[in-house]
Amino acid sequence: MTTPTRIALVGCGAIGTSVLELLHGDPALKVVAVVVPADAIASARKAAPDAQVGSALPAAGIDLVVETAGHAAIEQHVLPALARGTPCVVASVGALSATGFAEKLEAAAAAGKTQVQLIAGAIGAIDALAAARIGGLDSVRYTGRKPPQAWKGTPAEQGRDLGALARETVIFEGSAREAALLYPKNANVAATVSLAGLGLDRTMVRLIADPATAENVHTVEAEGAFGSFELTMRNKPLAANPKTSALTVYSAVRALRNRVAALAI
Ligand SMILES: NC(=O)C1=CN([C@@H]2O[C@H](COP(=O)(O)OP(=O)(O)OC[C@H]3O[C@@H](n4cnc5c(N)ncnc54)[C@H](OP(=O)(O)O)[C@@H]3O)[C@@H](O)[C@H]2O)C=CC1
Ligand SMILES: O=C([O-])CC(=O)C(=O)O
Repeated sequence: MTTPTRIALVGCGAIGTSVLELLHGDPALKVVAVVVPADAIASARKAAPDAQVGSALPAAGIDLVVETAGHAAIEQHVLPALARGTPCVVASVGALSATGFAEKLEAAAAAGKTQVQLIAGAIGAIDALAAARIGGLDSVRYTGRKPPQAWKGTPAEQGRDLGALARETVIFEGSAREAALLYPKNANVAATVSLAGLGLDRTMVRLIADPATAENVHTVEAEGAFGSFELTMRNKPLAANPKTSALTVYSAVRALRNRVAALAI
């Protein structure tokens, strides 16, 4: 019997809990540790009764770190893990929008002779976009449309009552860098699209609160030497967090399975 890859899961909220459920009983991937803020340890123990639960990564016995926690967790847990030589899979891609942070992540991975993998998350066609970049891209536009409740607790609330919106409202227009910094829990996709394509400053982003939709709708329009494409994803949100699409969970699990599969797709 092969030994399973020992995973430390950082963050045990809507995505983390679902990842735990999907990996339960997997012979090749075992979550042996869960890292959460101190006040969330008791609930994480219930979600992962067989794992070591704490607010720091174990010093040894981890083959792979998976982040499903939020931007701050990358600085706190992912950077040191990379520097120690542990590969990391990251969901909070928007963290790379902070000036110099992508370089910091790369430097930590290089120092540890390992790799940090950014998941595609709630968006598709990242493979096509990253391939198209090699031939040269002329423009990439991303539009994120979510129900008003998904924008609660964000700058979208400034000067408007989200609950009273009668029609679709553009709450942000600007670069992917600004979007990811202003909406850290809602614009990771903007950062992912830009990192795969034209970069954080040249990728144009529109974010929309739309009372007529119950889905998280992501649209990418790209043009370049390859030709062009338009992609629209109509994602179902997770019941535990309306900001987050269920596809993000499946994308994380796919990334993990591909790391151990003999044939990866
Ligand atoms: N790439 C993509 O397409 C997407 C990426 N995301 C990213 O994934 C993140 C998680 O999403 P989701 O699960 O829905 O969010 P939740 O808020 O449901 O869960 C986040 C969990 O992480 C915990 N947490 C927060 N900070 C830390 C930390 N420093 N160390 C360890 N744990 C921490 C939280 O604990 P507590 O509640 O106690 O604070 C909470 O349990 C989002 O913040 C976003 O950055 C989300 C959607 C799409
Ligand atoms: O899950 C989604 O639909 C997208 C999301 O929150 C993000 O980009 O941060």
